[in-house]
Amino acid sequence: MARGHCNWLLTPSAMGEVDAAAAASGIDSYGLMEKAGQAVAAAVLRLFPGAERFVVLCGPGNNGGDGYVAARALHETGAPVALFHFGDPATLKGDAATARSRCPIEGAPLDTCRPAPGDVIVDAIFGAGLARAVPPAVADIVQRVDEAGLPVVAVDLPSGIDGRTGVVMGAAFRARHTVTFMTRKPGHLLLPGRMHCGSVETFDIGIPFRLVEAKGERLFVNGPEAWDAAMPQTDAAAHKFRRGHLTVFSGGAAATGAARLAAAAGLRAGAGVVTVASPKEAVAANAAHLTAVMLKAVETESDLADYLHDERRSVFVLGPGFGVGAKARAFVTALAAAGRRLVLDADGITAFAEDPQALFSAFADSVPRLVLTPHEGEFARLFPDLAADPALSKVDRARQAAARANAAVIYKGADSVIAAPDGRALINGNAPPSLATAGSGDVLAGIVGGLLAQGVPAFEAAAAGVWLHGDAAQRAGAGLTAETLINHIDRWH
Ligand SMILES: NC(=O)C1=CN([C@@H]2O[C@H](COP(=O)(O)OP(=O)(O)OC[C@H]3O[C@@H](n4cnc5c(N)ncnc54)[C@H](OP(=O)(O)O)[C@@H]3O)[C@@H](O)[C@H]2O)[C@@H](O)CC1
Ligand SMILES: [K+]
Repeated sequence: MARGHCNWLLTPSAMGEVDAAAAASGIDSYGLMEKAGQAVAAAVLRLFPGAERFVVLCGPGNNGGDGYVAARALHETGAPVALFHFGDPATLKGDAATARSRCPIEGAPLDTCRPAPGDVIVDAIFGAGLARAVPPAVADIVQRVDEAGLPVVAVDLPSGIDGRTGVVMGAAFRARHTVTFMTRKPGHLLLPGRMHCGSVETFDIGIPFRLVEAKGERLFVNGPEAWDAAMPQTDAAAHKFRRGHLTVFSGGAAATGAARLAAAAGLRAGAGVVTVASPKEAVAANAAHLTAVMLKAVETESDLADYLHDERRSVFVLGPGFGVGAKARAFVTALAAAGRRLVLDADGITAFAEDPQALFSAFADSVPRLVLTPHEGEFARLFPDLAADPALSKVDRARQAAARANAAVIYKGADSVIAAPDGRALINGNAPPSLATAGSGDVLAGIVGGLLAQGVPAFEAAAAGVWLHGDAAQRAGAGLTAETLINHIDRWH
């Protein structure tokens, strides 16, 4: 992974360890708080130069400490500042107590705060240390600020958002802008947290990067840094079979469109040859619509065995429109036994709902050669215990699923998480809402298959596939359909 902070993600507890390591290495911790608070004040002034009053809400920990620094910095510019505290400020400790002692503004209890038009709210109640649902006094001010429609700038995280999971703990501010420090946290990207953050600014308060790196959790924002090195290189002379052969299984005569979308996407993503393998009854329907994509009748297990005699047929997509049942299970088992690489999507995933272990066992033996692409409902069918465990974040779930299945897992959603069996994980952030359209998942499965066909390892193919899918959607614009989406898929090199 590339150096630099911008794609790193740390959970709040890891950030706390970084903080402690910085202090242990001799860095003045109050100096860090001072920089954090100053950065917040600068952002507030930049974004809201016309504010009539800045209302700074300070909590009982270091997030509140940042708030006292910001309040002082705003006050020093001559701006009107009001300060309200949650809890007894006399009990503040350490750096937060220092920050308060240097702040000339007399605060008042939070429940006396009456937001008014023209106010800009600086939310420094809870950040990384939020440990449970917010108390009623905080839920109450969240509601009043929301009702008044006032802009909020959040310090580190909007109070009420769990930085590890992105979950709303009872109630949470909806910020216009969030200033966080050193790295973003998973809660800035995972839903619903992302919806509460507004724009997110990551400010470097001066902790050396080696300390961040030392506490890194192999969790990043999905982007080219994570997979660029594994992508196929352009080679104008490459024979088409050297760019790999992707096969997409079609459903029956009434369900052929999904496979064709996946096949077309695989071709756009750079596979050298793409074949739709179709039941006999659907050959005519497929033939009527395919040009660059080849077509082959593969109906029975024996047909599949014949088809697999050609070793170049190495990568498969099974699921889109395929139907749920014994045939899906038998085909998957045969592909696994033949050492093939597989993107298992949609119906292909649901086919194993009764016996997920059969799927996991079939691919347990080797370097990961299975990519699973479940959305929320499909994930719960394969991993019901993980889906039901409220203590797990979406990242935790995807990681544990990947390890159990020995697969790269794309846990889909507006905040797709991609995980590898070895614990690497990425949160995707480039998917526009327009991607939630019919056939979009088929296109993703095809892109990933197209990358696998070119020899990209499972995790990198999954991650690059998700990113290229989002990138294509951005270029396709708001009115995209699955077909126009395909036309915007770019080969990476
Ligand atoms: N990382 C860095 O490098 C730097 C980090 N900095 C800043 O530090 C922040 C983290 O500070 P933090 O650890 O003190 O946690 P914070 O969010 O202030 O909350 C803890 C307090 O809230 C309380 N509390 C929690 N939940 C509650 C609830 N539901 N209801 C009621 N109370 C609740 C909790 O009480 P307790 O759970 O102990 O009873 C405790 O008193 C971080 O977000 C960033 O802004 C910067 O200064 C620069 C350097
Ligand atoms: K906050």
